[in-house]
Amino acid sequence: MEKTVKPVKRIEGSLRVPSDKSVSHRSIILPSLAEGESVIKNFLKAGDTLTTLNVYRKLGVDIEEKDNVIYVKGKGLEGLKEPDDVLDMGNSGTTTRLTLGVLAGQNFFATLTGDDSLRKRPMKRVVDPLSEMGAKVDGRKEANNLPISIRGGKLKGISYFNSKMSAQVKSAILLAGLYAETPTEVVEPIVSRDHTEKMLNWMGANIEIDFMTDGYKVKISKTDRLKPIHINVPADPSSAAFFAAAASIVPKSEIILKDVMVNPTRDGFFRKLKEMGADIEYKNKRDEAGEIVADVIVKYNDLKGVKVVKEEVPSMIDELPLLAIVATQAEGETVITGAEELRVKESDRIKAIVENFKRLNLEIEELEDGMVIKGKQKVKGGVVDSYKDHRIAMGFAILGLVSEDGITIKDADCVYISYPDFFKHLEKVSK
Ligand SMILES: O=C(O)C1=C[C@@H](OP(=O)(O)O)[C@@H](O)[C@H](O)C1
Ligand SMILES: C=C(OP(=O)(O)O)C(=O)O
Repeated sequence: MEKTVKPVKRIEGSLRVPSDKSVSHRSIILPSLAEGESVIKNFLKAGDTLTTLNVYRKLGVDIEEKDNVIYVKGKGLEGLKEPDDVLDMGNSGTTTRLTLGVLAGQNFFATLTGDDSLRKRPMKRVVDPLSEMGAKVDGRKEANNLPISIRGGKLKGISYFNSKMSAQVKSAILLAGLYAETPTEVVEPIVSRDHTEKMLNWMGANIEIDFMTDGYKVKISKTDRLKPIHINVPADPSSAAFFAAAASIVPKSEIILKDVMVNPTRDGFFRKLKEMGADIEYKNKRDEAGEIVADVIVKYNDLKGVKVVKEEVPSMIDELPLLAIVATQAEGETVITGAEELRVKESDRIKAIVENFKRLNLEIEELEDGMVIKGKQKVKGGVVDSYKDHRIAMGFAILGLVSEDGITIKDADCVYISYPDFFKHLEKVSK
């Protein structure tokens, strides 16, 4: 499906964007290992999270939906069953890497595959530590690429330095650590999204979280049982970011984004936008089942270029392509560095931004680990490729709002991965 986004006069209104993708994945995976029934309200029904739900059904977990509430009847740490067939991980890196961590602890065999994009993404980052813990893993390209097969079993703990600051790697190791005979430790130079360890803590895992002066450490030890939980998933800051960006670059705009999770490991984009001069406010800040939630109010304001450095990347990793798009409308240059991880997402997101900018005659310099974007550029419009990557499709839709003739996005239906109603919501707030 192709989609064209035309210029608008302003962005105005109020939205509750879909629920958080990271928390939704974890609200199936962790309760599947609990003893008893967990209740999940506001679960995100989108491509990636429905993949997780189907995978855990294939692993023998009874997951039901009634009146928009998901009930996960946990099987206990040892209760999953060997799947009858290859598990399809679709487009989802999170499902794959976290599930490899879970399967490392199971005494059975499973094979995982995925779509064209997922089969290119690096898995050695989890295969290596899980193999060191004792899982038997093999796969394509020396076990770096799906299909990958795994036979779990008796594990020992490891001490792991998470140099890529990847929450998926941290989570995979912590999940395997629930089963290891000796303690497991993950140390990070900068804390990556912390939903897994927070949820494990609420569920009674044997876990210690330590904010050190020069980093962050999580220690997990063998756990006999996890308690079921009740979760109300807040709105996804990564989805809200598109509308915060839109209101920041279209003159006279004002938008209210309701119930957004503003966990400090996730709200880096809002903070960076503020540093650029955006008028952003968190109202009605509250604690909802352990997560900080707020209504985010964004009004149009003049923006200036900024720098993004490595230490800032984890809290805004999925929003960096969008930041590059916003930067075209700011006064002065924006320099993004330390973001080489963008090259191994659903697409090579640095290349996707650079090639699409060239198609639109916009100035950008490609760096190995980032981009340099010229400010105050006039966007005439044209046709871009989403590379079947949801974040790229939605990012260029936002740029279309400030173009002269509109931007047409190829393969725009990929927004289904995280935000099925994206174009409907965009229409609703476009005036
Ligand atoms: O743990 C998670 O839910 C995620 C972690 C991040 O990936 P990495 O762990 O590869 O940085 C992020 O890009 C992805 O969208 C979701
Ligand atoms: C990178 C993403 O997801 P995943 O790694 O789960 O495919 C994303 O949603 O931007």
